[in-house]
Amino acid sequence: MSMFETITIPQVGFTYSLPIGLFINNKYVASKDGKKIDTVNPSTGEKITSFYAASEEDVDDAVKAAREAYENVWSMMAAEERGLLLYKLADLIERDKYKLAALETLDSGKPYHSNAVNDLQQIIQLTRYFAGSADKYTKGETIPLNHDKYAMTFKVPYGVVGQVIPWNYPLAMASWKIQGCLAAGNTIVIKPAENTSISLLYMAQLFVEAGFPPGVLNVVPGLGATAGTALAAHPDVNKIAFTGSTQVGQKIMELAGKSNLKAVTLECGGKSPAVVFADAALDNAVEWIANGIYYNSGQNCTANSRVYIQERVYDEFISKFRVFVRKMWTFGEKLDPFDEKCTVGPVISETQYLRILSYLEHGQNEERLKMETVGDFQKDSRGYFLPPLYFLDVPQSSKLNQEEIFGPVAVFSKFKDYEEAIKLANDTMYGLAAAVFSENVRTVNQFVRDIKAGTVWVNSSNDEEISVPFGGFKMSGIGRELGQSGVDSYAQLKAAHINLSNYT
Ligand SMILES: NC(=O)C1=CN([C@@H]2O[C@H](COP(=O)(O)OP(=O)(O)OC[C@H]3O[C@@H](n4cnc5c(N)ncnc54)[C@H](O)[C@@H]3O)[C@@H](O)[C@H]2O)C=CC1
Ligand code: BAL
Repeated sequence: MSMFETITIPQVGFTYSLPIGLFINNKYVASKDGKKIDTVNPSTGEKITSFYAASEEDVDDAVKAAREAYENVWSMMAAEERGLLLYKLADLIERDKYKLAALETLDSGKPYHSNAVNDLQQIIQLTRYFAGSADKYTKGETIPLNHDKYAMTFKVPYGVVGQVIPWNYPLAMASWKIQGCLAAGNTIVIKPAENTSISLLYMAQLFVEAGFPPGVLNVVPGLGATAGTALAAHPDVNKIAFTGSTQVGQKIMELAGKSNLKAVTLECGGKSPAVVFADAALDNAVEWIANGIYYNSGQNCTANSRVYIQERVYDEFISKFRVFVRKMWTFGEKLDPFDEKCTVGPVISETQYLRILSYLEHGQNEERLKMETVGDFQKDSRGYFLPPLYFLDVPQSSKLNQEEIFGPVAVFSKFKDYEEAIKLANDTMYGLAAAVFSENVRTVNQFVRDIKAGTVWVNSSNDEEISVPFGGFKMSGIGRELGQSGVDSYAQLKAAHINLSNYT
């Protein structure tokens, strides 16, 4: 039974021997019950291939492999050596950058030239960043207690870490978690999303080539309710990290608590505001905000999906926005995310496509809101293409201003003054990110202080930096990724009390 299937992507001329098995102990294996999942090309609706789906028993095998590797190999290795393996991995990802990016486009629909290649660039950069942290993050403190007694603190790995990944940035979200976690000295069992598993299965081979010992990284593709639940509930997993919907984040936390009180990092949903004051550089605001909602077809947890514009520049902003979006945000000429001109690819799946359409119908028919599109709906295509869209003059109470749509849909509303703007901006259950546009230093300074969000961009939006911590307030999550936090999140503090005196 072969664990590889040959596939070709004619648009880029790449042929792959694509692994379709679970990746455990550096080998691809079939699932115990033989069940498979089909994966579909979102730009055509056609099946690409099917891969084995992990059962609870398979997840248990993977956890055993990770435990064995942690106790006997990985935790014995010098931090510098772990760093060197990550540097090697970065070189291999760089070598295969275009092949990995093309696989990502095929399976997720993200535009190859304007998006997937960027994801790979970020992954290479963060792999080197975390490689460099491996032998630095461990530094602790010495705390003198009296002349013959002191204490020391150490940062130590958790042990075996479970990770559950979404489909909007399949390799990037996996890499945000894997690389920092390995640098911190843990071993991993990771579950990619069921609709975008093949790029991570393919990339797993690079870990073998780089020299990572068996069991250090294990990949268990499968359904959330089966493999994801098994991982979150596993009694021998010491930490679980998750990116995805708030609803599933809540379930993960419950399972973690009920099983073994494993540590939890959650990166969940968002409904991030962008606030445009009348004194903003409007052309810049328009460009950043369009990018912040239409990049990756709006499938970003930090997408600036709520846009509040000060009333005296509202009409001017909207007319500039319309012109700019028409120029920059397009399907291209072929309804193919490999087309060089494509900046708007399909959304991930039929489920998400229908979910977004239901919001559009609700906004227009139930709430009688005005919707505009830039470009046309593609009724003749079997792919899940949606043009850039926006709703005008949306009241704060609208479902469109409160719920995460996760599609290329902006929601525009007006405000009078700073007090109203900050009240509206903070008025959701989420607190992932926010953007503010103003030329007044006092306004932006006040906004940075008042906004309840883990990230705030001033005169920009959605411009992530891998050296800056990322994570949410309120129901957007718990914990931080990227930056030094991307390693620290995977370490716990140990304190040793050292008594050098001869008495008790
Ligand atoms: N924060 C983010 O980056 C993301 C947010 N979302 C939000 O979630 C909405 C729905 O998308 P879904 O694909 O349904 O997201 P989801 O939260 O169900 O999926 C994310 C990951 O969680 C896993 N999962 C699902 N149920 C699970 C369970 N019971 N236990 C453990 N793992 C489980 C999935 O298999 C996948 O790997 C989107 O419209 C969007 O609003 C979705 C993906 C990413
Ligand atoms: N831009 C990566 C974070 C996210 O959207 O999930």
